[in-house]
Amino acid sequence: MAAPIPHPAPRTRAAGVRVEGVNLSYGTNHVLKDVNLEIRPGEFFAFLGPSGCGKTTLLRLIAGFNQADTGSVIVGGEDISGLPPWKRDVGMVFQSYALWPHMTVRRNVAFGLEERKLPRQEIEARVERALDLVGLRHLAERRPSQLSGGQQQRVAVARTVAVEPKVLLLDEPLSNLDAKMRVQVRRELRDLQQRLGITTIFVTHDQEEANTICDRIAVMSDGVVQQVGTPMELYERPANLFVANFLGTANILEGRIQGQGPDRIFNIEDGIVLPIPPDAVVPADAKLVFRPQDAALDRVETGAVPLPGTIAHREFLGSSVRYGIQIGGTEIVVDTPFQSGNVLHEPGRPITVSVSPRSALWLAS
Ligand SMILES: Nc1ncnc2c1ncn2[C@@H]1O[C@H](COP(=O)(O)OP(=O)(O)OP(=O)(O)O)[C@@H](O)[C@H]1O
Repeated sequence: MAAPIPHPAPRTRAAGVRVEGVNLSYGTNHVLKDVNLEIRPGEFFAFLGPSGCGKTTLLRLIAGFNQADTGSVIVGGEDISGLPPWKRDVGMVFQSYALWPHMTVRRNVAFGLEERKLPRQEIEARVERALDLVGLRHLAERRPSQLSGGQQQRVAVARTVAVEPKVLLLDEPLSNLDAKMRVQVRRELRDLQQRLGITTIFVTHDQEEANTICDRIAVMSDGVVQQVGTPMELYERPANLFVANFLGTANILEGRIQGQGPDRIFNIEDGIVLPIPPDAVVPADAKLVFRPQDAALDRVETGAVPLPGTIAHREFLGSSVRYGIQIGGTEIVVDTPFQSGNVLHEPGRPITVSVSPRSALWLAS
């Protein structure tokens, strides 16, 4: 159970963040390419993408540690692009936590407030409040080396929220924690963010982390924002192959579009052909994409045309069974729910795969 909070939660001034037309290069390396984003006041927002795609560079740009070649950062309606980090009212928690090793937890949390020359009573009240918020008051006299990774992370968060910034930036804050702690601390972070109502931007390369705690996500690749949406929107309606692949497992079938209007077909290989639903919007170089759980085996989904395949292999996953199925020259995966007593399909067996038009995505390369 969460510890009672004796002090009122800090007054928050949730502000929206707008990134407009940002380009940034390191020498000849064009790292951020025309980035435009609108993050709402009070939103928990993630920058998600593979290593090197520019997430940290974008976060540091909002914090004021990087300068853009073009474009602006606007917080709460104010263009802060020209301000140094300490004048931005934006708090950043670094991946390494960057705690002072020789100071106690209490002094670490107080440090930023002392730098701001706040009155002593105000500092004490804010430190107690921040320590209560992260449940660390009982460890206030310890030094960082006497804390677990998760506790250090909470000190880093307490130190940042104590200055009551308009926006909280978190750079892979869970990456130094073991798998079990990560799950616990990410819930704590979400809970804290909800209580504070503070606009928060979270950088991660871990889709599960982003999906479980964030309201919306910007998926990035190679310095470009590929898509912005809620976790479910991105999973169900990815804008392109990169997003489909990055969020969960996606089956991709290549083929050629032939015919016109209602007679359009998707020719996967000789003899393996699907009609394209008349209302489907299909780019010229489209591939057919579907999730492993969105296909039926040896059963025809409404409005679907079954594809002939052969079971290549099978994995028992407990609550489901994952089949690898060869369709022409492509291997796809299909997940079927497992219940005690189910008869499983054997490798080598011919089988039909049916994808309902509702679940089929036609995505450009
Ligand atoms: N200070 C710098 N000087 C030169 N190049 C840099 C600098 N910082 C980052 N880069 C380069 O910019 C690109 C984006 O780096 P960035 O750290 O923003 O990526 P990232 O998505 O946060 O990756 P990771 O998840 O590995 O931290 C990379 O190619 C990186 O090598």
